[in-house]
Amino acid sequence: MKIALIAHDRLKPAFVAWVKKHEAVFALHQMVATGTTGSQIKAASPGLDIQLVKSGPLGGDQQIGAMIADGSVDAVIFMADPLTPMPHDVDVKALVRLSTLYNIPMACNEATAELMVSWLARMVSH
Ligand SMILES: O=C(CO)COP(=O)(O)O
Repeated sequence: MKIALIAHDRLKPAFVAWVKKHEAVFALHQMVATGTTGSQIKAASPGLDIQLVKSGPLGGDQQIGAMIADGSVDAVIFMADPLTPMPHDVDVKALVRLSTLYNIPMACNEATAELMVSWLARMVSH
């Protein structure tokens, strides 16, 4: 499975720690992440296989959206900040829209991400 990992700035520290907590599960899969999120996860969990795209505000959300459209991303974990205005809000909305359109699992908070990681633990990477 290829999982997209994205977090907005205010939520990054908790998300990086959360991924590290579940490192054994993520090690079974491939990941793609927006630039800053992915760099911070790699620094905390250097063993994980993470492809980096551009930073979200610079087109990274759109790059991941294109991967969803071409079928190369299987699930998305997106810790989107509900309390901070974003200059690239349209890109954030597009990512949610494409995940919905292509019917792939998308977790937007930790409660749902926990459910997703339980599912990922049962999957074998391909
Ligand atoms: O802005 C983002 C998603 O909308 C995340 O991008 P970064 O991981 O590059 O900060």
